[in-house]
Amino acid sequence: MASSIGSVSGEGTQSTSPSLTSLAFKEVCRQLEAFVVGKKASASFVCGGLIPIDTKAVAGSTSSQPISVSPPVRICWYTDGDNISRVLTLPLDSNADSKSASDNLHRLVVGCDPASFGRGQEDVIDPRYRKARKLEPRHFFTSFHPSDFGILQNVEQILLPNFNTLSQNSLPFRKLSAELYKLNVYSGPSGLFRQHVDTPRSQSQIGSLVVCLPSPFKGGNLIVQHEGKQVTFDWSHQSASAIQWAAFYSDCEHEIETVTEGERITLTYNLYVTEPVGGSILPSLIVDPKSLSLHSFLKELVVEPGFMKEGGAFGFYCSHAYPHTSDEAPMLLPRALKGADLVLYSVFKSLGIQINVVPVIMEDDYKGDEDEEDECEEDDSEQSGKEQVAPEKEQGASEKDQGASEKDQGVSEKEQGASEKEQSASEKVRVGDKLHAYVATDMMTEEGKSSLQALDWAWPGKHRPEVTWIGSSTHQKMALSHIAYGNEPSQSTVYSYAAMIAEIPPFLERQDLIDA
Ligand SMILES: O=C(O)CCC(=O)C(=O)O
Ligand SMILES: [Fe+2]
Repeated sequence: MASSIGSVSGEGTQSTSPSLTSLAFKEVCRQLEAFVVGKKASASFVCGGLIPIDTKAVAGSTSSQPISVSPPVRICWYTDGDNISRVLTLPLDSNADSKSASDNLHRLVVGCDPASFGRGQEDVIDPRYRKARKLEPRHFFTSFHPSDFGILQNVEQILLPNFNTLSQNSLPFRKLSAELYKLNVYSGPSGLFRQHVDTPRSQSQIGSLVVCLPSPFKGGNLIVQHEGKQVTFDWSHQSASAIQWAAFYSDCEHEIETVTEGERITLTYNLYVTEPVGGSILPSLIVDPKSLSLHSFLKELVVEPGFMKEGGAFGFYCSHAYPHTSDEAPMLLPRALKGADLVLYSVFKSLGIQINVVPVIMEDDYKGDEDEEDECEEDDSEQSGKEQVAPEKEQGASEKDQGASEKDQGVSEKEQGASEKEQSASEKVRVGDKLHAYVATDMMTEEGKSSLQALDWAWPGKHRPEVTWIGSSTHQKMALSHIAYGNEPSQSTVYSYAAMIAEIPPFLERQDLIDA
């Protein structure tokens, strides 16, 4: 984790003209940080809901409106072995021959394959970590679709709100699309999935949706976490009679506690951020950034002549993880910003203040320090080229579902514990000029020179002492690999954080913003 209120150099640019005193400027930074922390605490990272089953309802509603109850859900599947397709209706029909209905459920369970998960670059089956079964979408189809029940609209409102006003379009309208990923069965008495993060299937994946089908079970709580906050979904009580769902951002850790009885049957979907086709589709929820207290706070600052009189900049580390060093990063960000990051970005935009998402590198991590280099070498010794996945430092968090060895991930992430990387206010931050793909270079740094030399050569960025850094950072991605010269030349890797830099114009140039 990097510094809080890293430096107060923003005020330094004002030293020749009336300016906020050093103390007042520190207080401004403290308050701004409190806003950011508050936003992180209140921003949503997960949402969920319930759709009761009406056993008399029939599939195929003619209404264009989302429907609020669901008919029983049909699953039609076949297994490679016998090539026979079968149909199961959930909840099991209490009027039908209960033996044949439960036989059918049993057939579905045994027709599924053991579910794997990604560990490092491998896809593994380890029942101590994940005890579940799965069906691939090519082996089944279902009468259930999340858009029939307005689930995607609900998720959009919470996880992908549009912070636009009619006059200021801070981001193009964004929509969610859902792609069916798997059917999973977690069976009592021991089905579970320990804490993990889903590996995004593509760079535009923003989250996951889990839909729990009506089938009775006990236990099996889904627990979702982000930055110390956690939300628990206990679906057991209504498991027999309702469809229950949860959606969360892809970088949220989550787990399924042990299913002690019954069958917990879920459909999982990957959620992608897209721009709606056709400009006339209005989003269902538009948040006006001007209604947020951070907006008033910043507006009061920019009208203050003594505040950054000659101009300056604030830097904020993103609180969510993004594929910010992937090929698609420039196209994806800021469009795929999540939660508190999205709020911050939109508020600055609505004030007419330029704000950009950029990569940043903490130089102190790499400064000519041979031990540091050795550590990197060790990390990366097995890696070559762009498809590498950095070994994770934290076992629990590193376990990835959906095949963490995904070849499309391209770049890897190294999470840092908060206390692990507390950094001083004087630390040097190298700010990238723009988002760009991970750089793999075979340039050799000279003996005794650190990764900083490779950065000078191959990573477009510079020092920006005028930036006042607010908050702390958590998510790193591989930014650059190079060959470090030594007795044995070896590969070293530099990691970057995603950050947002808000450029505050000089007082005389902010009149337009003030009048707006
Ligand atoms: O079934 C659930 O509640 C979550 C499933 C899950 O985490 C996964 O499939 O990756
Ligand atoms: Fe998962």
